[in-house]
Amino acid sequence: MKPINLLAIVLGFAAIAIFPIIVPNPYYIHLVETIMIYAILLFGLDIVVGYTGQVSLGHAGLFGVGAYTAGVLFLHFHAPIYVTVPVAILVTAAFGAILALPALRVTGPYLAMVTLAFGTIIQILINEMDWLTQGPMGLRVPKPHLEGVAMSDEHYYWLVAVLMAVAMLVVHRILKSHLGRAFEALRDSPVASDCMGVSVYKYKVFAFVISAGFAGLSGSLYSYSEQYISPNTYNFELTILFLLAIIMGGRKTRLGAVLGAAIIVMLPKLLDDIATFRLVALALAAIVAVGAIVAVSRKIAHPKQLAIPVLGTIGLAVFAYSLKNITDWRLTIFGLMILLVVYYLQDGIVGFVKKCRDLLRGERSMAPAPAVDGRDAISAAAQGGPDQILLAKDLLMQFGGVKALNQVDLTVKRGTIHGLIGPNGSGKSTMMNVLTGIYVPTAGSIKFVEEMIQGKSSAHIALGGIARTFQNVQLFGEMTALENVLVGLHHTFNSTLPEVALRLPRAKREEQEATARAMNLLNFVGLADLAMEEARNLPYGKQRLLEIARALALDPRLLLLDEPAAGLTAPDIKELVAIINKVRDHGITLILIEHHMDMVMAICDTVTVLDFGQKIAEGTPAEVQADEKVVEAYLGGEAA
Ligand SMILES: Nc1ncnc2c1ncn2[C@@H]1O[C@H](COP(=O)(O)OP(=O)(O)OP(=O)(O)O)[C@@H](O)[C@H]1O
Repeated sequence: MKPINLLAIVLGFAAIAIFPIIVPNPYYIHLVETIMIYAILLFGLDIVVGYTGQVSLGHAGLFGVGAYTAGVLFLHFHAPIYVTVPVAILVTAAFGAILALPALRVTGPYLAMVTLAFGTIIQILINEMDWLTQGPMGLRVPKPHLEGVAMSDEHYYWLVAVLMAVAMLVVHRILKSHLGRAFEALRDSPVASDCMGVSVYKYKVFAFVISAGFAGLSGSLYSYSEQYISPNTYNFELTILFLLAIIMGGRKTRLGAVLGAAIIVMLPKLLDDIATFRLVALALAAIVAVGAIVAVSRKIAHPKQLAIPVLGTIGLAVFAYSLKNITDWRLTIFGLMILLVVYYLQDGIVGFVKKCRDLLRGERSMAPAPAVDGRDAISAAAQGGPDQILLAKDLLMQFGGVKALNQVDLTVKRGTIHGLIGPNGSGKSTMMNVLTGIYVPTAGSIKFVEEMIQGKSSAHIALGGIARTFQNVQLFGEMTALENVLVGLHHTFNSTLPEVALRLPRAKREEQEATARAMNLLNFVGLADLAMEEARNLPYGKQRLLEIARALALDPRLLLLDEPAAGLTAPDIKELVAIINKVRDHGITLILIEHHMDMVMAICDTVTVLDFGQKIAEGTPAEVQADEKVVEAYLGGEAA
């Protein structure tokens, strides 16, 4: 972490710590306490929304489960806080698992729908189960007792502040670890994640369960903070407010979560009083106007782009001063402000401020890349095994009436480069997808080394030693080049969640070793200088090389390259050929799909030709080139 960021965090927490002393008003102490409690929930919700890209509409329900677990344990057993809070975390995480396990099996909006139903059911259950929860009457939870004495408001505030700091640190460590990278990768490209051995399903569920645990912690602290809980607090509106807090504060930032929490707690209160609202509206209009003038004068933005936010905020300020009474307008104004943020600050307030800072500095702040230690990036794991490393027999892949693969046999010899060519639509990519478990073949068998892999999951096949690149590059765009390769190295991590949260020696060591290895892999493909650049910002040719480095991180025995030279310039192709030869020299077997015939003929040992899903020829490049069927089906077609 940069010293300036660390200093800001220390100062922030110092300000939080002395707040009750400077402002000894119980109302404001409670307000800041609520912001901190919501922030804990938002740290967790951001893992699901910001990192894995899922939408949960059930976090108010989970918050309620946490609050009621603490409340019920106190009501029925007089359990102390050091029992109620951990139990609330575990119970809420268990609810999260029950929700996520079936809902995340399928893709699409199912999680949103299931969590929406869950939120409603939880409210009904709390209402109906009077024997446990005292139903609509709600229940009282006094401030926790420590050694027989009830905590004062200030002491409880400090306890919440400490727990928020711990929650922030734990979430930060999780997200900067191999677990966080897995969460982010599966959002950017689920198919590539699975093919890197990172099971999308497993990590989506894991993210949701962790997030539920934080909702449990937050809910249990809320029950002591409010000292009275009732079912109607945990409603759909609260869920929407939580989501808005993430969007307004900014995805993928802890500061954004705190800011988001502050907005959803403070904004409704600011809108209660017309004088405060006028002040806020005026300040907002002034900030936006000054910002727009700076942006236009520095040619960062076009006046047209800024017209609506500037006129909108000025309009809001004029409206504020023309209003006599704010009560009837509160919700409308709240809604308008949200719309403005959602439309114009898509990365949230923190994302927007960061962007402005980078633009004003004229460059993006990039951390320095770790050193390349020059050790061989490719492990010896690829060497050895049977002579015929891959044996596919009678492969049939049918899509409705289309037979994309029709009784195809494919034998690949260890240590060779095996070309797979054919006209467009002949079934080459389908073959790749079948070999990597993306498609389950309709019939036929695939033996890889000693294992039959047909029907196995992509993650299983990847971990078994088959890595691949994609015809349409499938990088994790928002992650750096280094992080992309680290996702490929996910299989080298064994540290568990507690080890990551506590930064125990194994977690630290694995991270250091993987980072050094990833840098060597980047160096292997000539990308060490671009290690800290986001993958989406790399030139196309470099993106293809990065995909190869990421695939090599899996320590594959067999590497499948799907049109690696597509869209590359002549010098890039030369570089690519050199890298492919280097990979083969390390004992890794390759299957290469390519339309660049010169390249195929120059580097392949064996070539298989497909046409309309059938194998029409196989042999050395020279044999295949001389084959009449090939000339007719493919080379002839191209010549014509
Ligand atoms: N998921 C799918 N659903 C339906 N049809 C598919 C699917 N995937 C591939 N096909 C069909 O299977 C046939 C083979 O396609 P495939 O993409 O494997 O060809 P290809 O040789 O890789 O072509 P190209 O060189 O253009 O990438 C095509 O007719 C294609 O339309």
